[in-house]
Parts: sequence; C-alpha cells; structure tokens
Amino acid sequence: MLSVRDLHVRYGRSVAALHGVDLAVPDDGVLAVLGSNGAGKSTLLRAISGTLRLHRGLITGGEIRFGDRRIDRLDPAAIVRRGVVGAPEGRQVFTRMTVEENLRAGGITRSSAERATARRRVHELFPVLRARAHQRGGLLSGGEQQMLAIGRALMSAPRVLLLDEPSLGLAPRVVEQIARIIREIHAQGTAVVLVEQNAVMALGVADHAVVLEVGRVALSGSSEELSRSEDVRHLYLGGHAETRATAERGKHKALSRWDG
Ligand SMILES: Nc1ncnc2c1ncn2[C@@H]1O[C@H](COP(=O)(O)OP(=O)(O)OP(=O)(O)O)[C@@H](O)[C@H]1O
Repeated sequence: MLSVRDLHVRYGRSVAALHGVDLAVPDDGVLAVLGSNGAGKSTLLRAISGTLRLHRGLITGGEIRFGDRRIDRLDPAAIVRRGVVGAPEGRQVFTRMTVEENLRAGGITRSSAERATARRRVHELFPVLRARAHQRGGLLSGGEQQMLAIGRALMSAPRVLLLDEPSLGLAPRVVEQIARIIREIHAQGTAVVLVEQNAVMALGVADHAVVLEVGRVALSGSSEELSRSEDVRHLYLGGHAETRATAERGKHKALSRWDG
C-alpha cells in the first residue's frame, strides 16, 4: 500500500502547491488523480517519486509511505529500487536512442535475468516496441512514444506505476489502446497512480479517484461514485461524457445499475 498523509509541498518561498493531501493506493488498485490545470497533480507525483528537488520543490510537512517504510526522504533512485516508478510523459523518451536502448535504460537497476523477464512482459503488452526495437525513439508516433515511456518504466518491474497524463495529445483510438494496456498492467498485479485531465478515460480505468483543487483533495471515492457526482460531471465530464465513462467501465467490470 502506498499512502500519502497530510502532505504539504512548496516551491521556493512563494508557492504553496499542496496543502495537506491524504490518499492511499492499495497494492492491487488503480487510483485516478483528477484536477484542473495547476491543481497540484504533477507536484503530487514528483513528491511520490522523490523528484521534487529537480523542480526546486520541497516537502514541508506530512509523509509518504510504501508498505511500512517512509519513502519521502529517499532519493529518486532509492524509491525506484523500492518499486515505485514513474513513467514520464511520452515525449520525454530518449529520442536519439533506439527503442531497445530506451528499454535497457529503464531496467538499469535490475539484474539481467530480471530485465529479460521485464522485456518479455513489455513486448507482450506492446508488440510495436518489439517490431520497432532498432528504430530511434524520436521517430515513433506520439502514441508509440507514450507506450515506450510506459514500457521503459515497466523495465524496472515496478510494484506501483506512476503515470502522468498518458492520454495527453493522443487520438481517441490511441487513448483507448493506452487505457486497455493500463488495465492489463493492473491485472498483472501492478498498482497504478493515474494522473489525468481526461476524466472519462481515468474513471473508466481506475477503481478509486481523488479530485485535487488548488492543492487539496476536494473529492474522493470509488470511480463509480465520482462518475455520478454532480461536481465531477459538471467540471470534468460534461454533457454525456459521464455516460461514456460508465459505459467504458461496464465493458470491463460488472457494475451496479446506472442511477444517474
Ligand atoms: N517548478 C515550479 N516552481 C514554482 N511553482 C511551480 C512549479 N511547478 C508547479 N508550480 C506551481 O504549483 C502549483 C501546482 O502545479 P502542478 O504542475 O502540480 O499542477 P497540475 O495539476 O499538474 O497542473 P497541469 O494539469 O497544468 O499540469 C501551480 O500553482 C504551479 O504554478
């Protein structure tokens, strides 16, 4: 279980980005983190992955635990070794390196046997990455780069995968494909924290969700509950989109009847 308790984060002296955030991600869960621009979603992921300092940010209160150990004072490499691994946004793959070299870089903390197992898993999830093994990362399409970014994170055999807006800038068909793959990764036993502006996609994939508003958790609950929440529907789903989110979930899970 990954848990965040009363987390406060600042950037420099003037920006207080998180003001007492609480959340929990069960070992077998997918947690969606929704929220509008500037709500603090990326800050939360940076705090969990230990990368805040790269952005001149600092945890000023609270704690982050993985299992029974605190991880909020560890450096990013130690957090990856514990099994909590972030996939960068797709355009941040190593563009001059081949697909295979990108994957190898992701598995650098693991033994060669563990890397071989992880590579088989990545190739099964993303056959395109096997087909394009020797192509430069920068020549892949946006969706393929996103897949490579997720594949690179999976190479370190994470227990919790942190995803920062994997649907950003992708065509709806590709977003559906990524959503399917996230479900598959979860079904294989990896917990996922999914930061998304695309609430339809996120609520379709996650079991639970939190909505951040200016650095605070404004709402939390099961994805079904949040799909039905008036606030979430107006702010993030709009129109008939909530029906789509529910339909999406219905494809993959037996749901209680839609009462909205
Ligand atoms: N490196 C930084 N230095 C100073 N302030 C920052 C920095 N990064 C983020 N912030 C501020 O912290 C707050 C939270 O930003 P954050 O990027 O976490 O939000 P977000 O929910 O991820 O937004 P978006 O969806 O636009 O990416 C905002 O007020 C933002 O301006």
